[in-house]
Amino acid sequence: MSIVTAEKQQVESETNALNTSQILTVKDLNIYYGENHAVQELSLDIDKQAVTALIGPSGCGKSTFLRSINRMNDLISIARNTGEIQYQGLNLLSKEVNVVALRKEIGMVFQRPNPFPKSIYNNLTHGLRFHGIPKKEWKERVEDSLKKAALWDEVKDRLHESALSLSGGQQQRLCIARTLSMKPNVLLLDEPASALDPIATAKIEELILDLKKDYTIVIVTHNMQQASRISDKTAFFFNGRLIEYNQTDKLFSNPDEKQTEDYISGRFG
Ligand SMILES: Nc1ncnc2c1ncn2[C@@H]1O[C@H](COP(=O)(O)OP(=O)(O)OP(=O)(O)O)[C@@H](O)[C@H]1O
Repeated sequence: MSIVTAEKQQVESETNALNTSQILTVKDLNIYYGENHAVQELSLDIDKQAVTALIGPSGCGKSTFLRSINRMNDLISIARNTGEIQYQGLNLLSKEVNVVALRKEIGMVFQRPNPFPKSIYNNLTHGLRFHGIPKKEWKERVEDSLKKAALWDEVKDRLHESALSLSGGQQQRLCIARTLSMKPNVLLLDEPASALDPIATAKIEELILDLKKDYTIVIVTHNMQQASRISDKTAFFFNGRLIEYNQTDKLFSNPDEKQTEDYISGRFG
């Protein structure tokens, strides 16, 4: 199932042929909740097979932007948007997008681990069944995604036990595996380690660094040390606006904007 309509296939293949280093191009994006203008005139490019961190104080629009990339804001009745998010020659915000197929290709992992109250194995096969993946592929997909999520060794002998018997960190890696089982291109992570202890957090960070070999990762984090440890580029948001978007090393050591400097040095937020 393609995320684009047949007429768009030609554009898609032409764009792929360009093979640019950017996978997503955001142009003049505005997102509103009723009267609240939560994301304002946002334009930025997201690099392929890299980690992009979104930082900024609470309520600045990070999660709203992240959720717009795979159309999770569609679920919020008062949310509306203008502008474009270009991906493979298609504006992801357009009506032509098959949202179910889009979420398979651009998967999301949330702040709190949210495994289904089912076995570890069935957590992974749930989506495979839903998307009509042939049953003969399931075993391999389950094993492969658990290995990619660095969880296989810990669960291979207990695949039929409840996912709820796993620790919080293991549950979050299972949720990452569940997303990977759909063979996505992009992973959207909304503060994936904020509910975890330092050891589980370190494992998630290690995993993110490993996954960027194969996937594009966009992560919202409140933790500036985490952003500086794992991301290639960082976008700093304030009051719904993108203040600075830079290489992570540069943004944290020698930011271009005074507001960025004030935020990273703890003067506000
Ligand atoms: N479901 C929603 N309905 C209405 N308004 C919302 C909704 N979600 C977010 N908002 C509003 O949009 C603005 C941006 O919120 P958002 O959650 O995107 O910020 P954030 O930077 O991710 O914050 P945090 O770091 O606290 O998660 C805020 O004013 C918030 O109140």
